[in-house]
Amino acid sequence: MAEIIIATKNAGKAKEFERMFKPLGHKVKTLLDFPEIADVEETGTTFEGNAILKAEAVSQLLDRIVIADDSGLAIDALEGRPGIYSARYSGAEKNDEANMDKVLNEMQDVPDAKRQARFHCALAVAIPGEQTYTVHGICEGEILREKQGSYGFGYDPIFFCTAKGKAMAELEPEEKSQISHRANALRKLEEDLATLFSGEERP
Ligand SMILES: O=P(O)(O)OP(=O)(O)OP(=O)(O)OC[C@H]1O[C@@H](n2cnc3c(O)ncnc32)[C@H](O)[C@@H]1O
Ligand SMILES: [Mg+2]
Repeated sequence: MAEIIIATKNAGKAKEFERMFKPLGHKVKTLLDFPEIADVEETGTTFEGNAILKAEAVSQLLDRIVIADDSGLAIDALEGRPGIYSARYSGAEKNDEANMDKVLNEMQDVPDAKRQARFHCALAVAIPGEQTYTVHGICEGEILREKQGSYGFGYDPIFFCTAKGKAMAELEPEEKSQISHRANALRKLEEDLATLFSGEERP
């Protein structure tokens, strides 16, 4: 079973990656397993740019293939916000509840017909000595008027997932892992994974 390193400190993402990589025969390690690695500053202007920054920084430190995820919620009525600032929308402390409250507040007067939004996920693959590349996945939906459900993380309770007809936080982890922006991005990497990690088998 190959071991894949994902450059994230987000426990919600970490769990989702573990679940998605398991059937592909890969074990996941994240930065939660490497507490000595400092936060990488997300100074990029796009999801791709930030994913590349995170993947390359950690790949250089560990001299290993590293995948990073930069993701977020883009709301049409808010001109794409919170976008790349999703994690810190309400302040530096990355508080999911406060972030959702801020969005609900800003969306209070937006009519039902204009509440479209989508989650984005950019995955960057940094390979020592090779050019880093990215894939992108999205998941379409609408912003609810109140929080619903308790699964998932981040903005899941206020996001109505069009594909499933439910709040993202009402989906069992297994269901979210089939239709999420993260799953849609990962699907584009699947073919590469077998080749990428064939030389990295661990006992
Ligand atoms: O940078 P890392 O260490 O990976 O962790 P982070 O939480 O800072 O991650 P991002 O910079 O990519 O910001 C992503 C934010 O977007 C939101 N988000 C991303 N994917 C989500 C999902 O599947 N469900 C709900 N919210 C999500 C959530 O608020 C995340 O904190
Ligand atoms: Mg981040």
